[in-house]
Amino acid sequence: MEQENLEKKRLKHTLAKIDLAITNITKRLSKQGRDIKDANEHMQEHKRDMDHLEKNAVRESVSNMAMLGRASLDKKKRLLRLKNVTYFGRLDFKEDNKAAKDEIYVGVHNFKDEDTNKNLVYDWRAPISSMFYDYEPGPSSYVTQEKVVDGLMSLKRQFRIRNGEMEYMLDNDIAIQDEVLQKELKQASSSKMKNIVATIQREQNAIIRNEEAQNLIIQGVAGSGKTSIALHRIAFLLYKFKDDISSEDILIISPNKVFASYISNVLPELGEETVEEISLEEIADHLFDYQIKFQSFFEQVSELLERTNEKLIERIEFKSSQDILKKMDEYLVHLENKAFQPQDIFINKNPVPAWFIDEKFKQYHRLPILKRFNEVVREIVNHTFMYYKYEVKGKERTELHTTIRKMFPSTNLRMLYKGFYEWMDRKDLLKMRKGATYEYSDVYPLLYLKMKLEGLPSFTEVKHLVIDEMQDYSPVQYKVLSKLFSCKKTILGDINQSVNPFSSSDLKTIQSIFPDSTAMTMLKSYRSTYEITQFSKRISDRIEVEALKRHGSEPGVHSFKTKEKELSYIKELIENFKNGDHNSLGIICKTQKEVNKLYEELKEKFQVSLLDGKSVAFGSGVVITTAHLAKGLEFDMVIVPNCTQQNYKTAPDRQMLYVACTRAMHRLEITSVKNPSQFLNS
Ligand SMILES: Nc1ncnc2c1ncn2[C@@H]1O[C@H](COP(=O)(O)OP(=O)(O)OP(=O)(O)O)[C@@H](O)[C@H]1O
Repeated sequence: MEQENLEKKRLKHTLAKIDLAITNITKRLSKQGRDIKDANEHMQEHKRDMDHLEKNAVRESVSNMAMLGRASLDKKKRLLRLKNVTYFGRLDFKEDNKAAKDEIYVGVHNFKDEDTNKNLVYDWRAPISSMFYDYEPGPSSYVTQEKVVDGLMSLKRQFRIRNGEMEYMLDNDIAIQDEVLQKELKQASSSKMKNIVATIQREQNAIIRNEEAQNLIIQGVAGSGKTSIALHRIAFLLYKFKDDISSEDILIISPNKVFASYISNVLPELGEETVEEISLEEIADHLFDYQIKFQSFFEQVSELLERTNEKLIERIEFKSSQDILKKMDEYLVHLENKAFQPQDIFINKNPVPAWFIDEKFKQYHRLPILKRFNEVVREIVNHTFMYYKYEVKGKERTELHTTIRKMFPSTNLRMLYKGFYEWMDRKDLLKMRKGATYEYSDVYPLLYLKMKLEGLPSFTEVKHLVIDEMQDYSPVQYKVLSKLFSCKKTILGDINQSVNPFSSSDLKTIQSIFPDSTAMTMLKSYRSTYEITQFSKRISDRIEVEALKRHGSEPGVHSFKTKEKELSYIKELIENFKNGDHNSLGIICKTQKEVNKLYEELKEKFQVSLLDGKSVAFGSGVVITTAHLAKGLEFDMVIVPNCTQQNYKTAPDRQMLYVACTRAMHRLEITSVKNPSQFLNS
C-alpha cells in the first residue's frame, strides 16, 4: 500500500509537470499563430511596395513559422497523450560500476522535466527501455550505439494508467509475469486495432527491434500479433532512424481497405503518422496505366468458393507456381533468339546486312527487348553515316524504326502474352473473361512479361516496405515486387490462413525469392481463449500453436433440423450479444451469396453492418461478412453459420473455416442444419 501511495504521488508530480508543459506549449502555439497572422497581414498591406525578393523573404519566413507551429502542435499532442496514459512501466536499474540505481519510467513518449532536465518518462523505443520487455528482475543489459550496458534490475513494475488515474500496478516476479497481459487480453474488442506497447512479449520485441535484416519474414500463427508487431516495428524504425526515414517513406501492401482502416489507428496512438497503404491490384493498375482490365482477387476467391472448376484451378495453380517463372524466362530467351528475325535492308541503296542488325540487337541484351529497337536504329544511322556518308533523318528515320520493329512478331503486350501460351502449346491456360478482362491470376504474369519486355519504373522513394498476408501472394507477384522495391522489407503472414490455397506461397518459396532474408516464427497465439485456440487447431490439422492459458467457454457446435430453427438460434445469439458486455459480433460466412442472404433475413430485426468487397471500414456491433474479408480482423464473439458437411468440404473451405474461427477472441458459436462439417471433428 505504501508503495502504491508513493507511486500515486509520483504520478501526480509527473502530471503536474505535464500540465505545466501543456500550458507553455499552448502559449507558444498561440504566439506562433499570431506571428503568422501578423506576417500575412503585413504582406497584404505592403504587397504593392514590395519587390519580388522581399515577397519571397516574407513567404519563406511564414513557411518557417508554420513549420515551427506544426512541431509545437505535435509536441502538444504528445503531451496530451501522456496526460492520458502517462507511462506503463517502471524498472529500477543499477549500472555496474555505478553507485546509485536509476528509476526508469517507460511510456509512449519521452518527457523531460524542463526545470531539472531529468527524464521523467522514457520512450518505449529508447535503448534503456528494451530491458522492460527483455528481462525479469535480475542481471540485465541493454545496447546503445556505442556499447553494451550491464547491470542489475532490482524492480520491474507494470501500471495501467488511464485519464491520468492509476487503475492498478503490479510488481513482476516469475509467478505473476503475465497477469497484466491476461488483463489486457480479456478486454472487449474495439473496431480499430489497439497498440500493445505495454505488454509486448520478449519474442515480439526481438522482431520489433531487429535492425539488421534486409528482408524480415515473419511466419506467425493466427492471433500471434504479426500485424501488431509489424506496426510497432515501423514505429521503432521511425524513432531509431529518424534522420533517414519518415512515415512518408514507408508503404504497406495490405489486402483490402477494411483491413487498412482497421489498422490505421495504431501508429497515431504511438505518436507517428499513418503510413500509406496500397493493394497489389492498385499497383498493377498503376503500372498498366489503367489500360488493362482484370478481375479482382476477391472475385477470384468468390468464384473458387462458389463452385469447383478444375480448369480454373489448373490455370491458377500454373500461374502461381515457380514453373511459370521458369517457362516465361525460356519464352523470353526464345523471343530474343528466335522471334527477332533480322533481314537485309537498304538505305538510299546502301546495304545494311541482317547479321549487323542481329549483332546490335544482341549487344543491347541489358535492355528490355522492346527498348532495344531505338538503340538498333541509332546504331544503323551511325553506321550509315560512317560508311556511306549518308545521313538518315526525318521520314526515312521513322520508316527505319517501323522496319526494325516489324522484325519482331509484335510489340503489343497482350499479343506477346497470348503468344506465351501458344509457344507452350497450352492455349487452354489462357481464358479471357467477358469485356477483354483478364483473370486475376494473369495480372502478375502479364506484369512480369511487361517488366522483361519494356521495363517497369521502380518505387525508389519507398525506404521500407511492409507486406501483410504474405501467404496470399504467388512467386510471380513476389518476383515483380522484388524488382519494384529494392528497399528493406518486413513480410508477414500465416500459411494456414491462405484464402486461396491454389495460389499461396509458403515460407520456403518466399525465402527463395528474397535470399537476403531472416525468417522468424511466432507460435504463441494471443487473440483467442485457450478453448477457441484448441478448437481451431483441430480444424487445420497441420498447425503447431501454443495457446495462451486464458480460459473461456467451450466453442458451441449446434446442429438443427431446419433452416428456420438455425436462423432463430442465430437471432437468439444476437439478442444475447446485445444484452452482454461485448462490443463486436462477427457473423462469418463462406461466400458473399450466403452473406447477402443472411443479411436480408436479419436486417429487419437487428442493426447489422454488411461488409463486402467494396466496403472501406467497419464499426462495432454486429458485422456480417465472409472469412476472406474478416481475415486480419477480430471480434469478441463469432458465429459461423451454415457450417454443414456440404458447405465445408474442400481444402479452400477448410482454410476459410479456420480463418473464421480464429477471428473470435472470447466466444465462438457454430451452427448448421443436420450434419456439421467433418472438419469440426478432426
Ligand atoms: N503482446 C501482446 N499484448 C497484448 N495483446 C497482444 C499481444 N500480442 C498480440 N496481442 C493481441 O492479439 C490479437 C491479435 O494480434 P494481431 O491481429 O496483430 O495478430 P496476427 O498474427 O496478425 O493475427 P491474424 O493472422 O490471425 O490476423 C490482437 O488483439 C492483439 O492486440
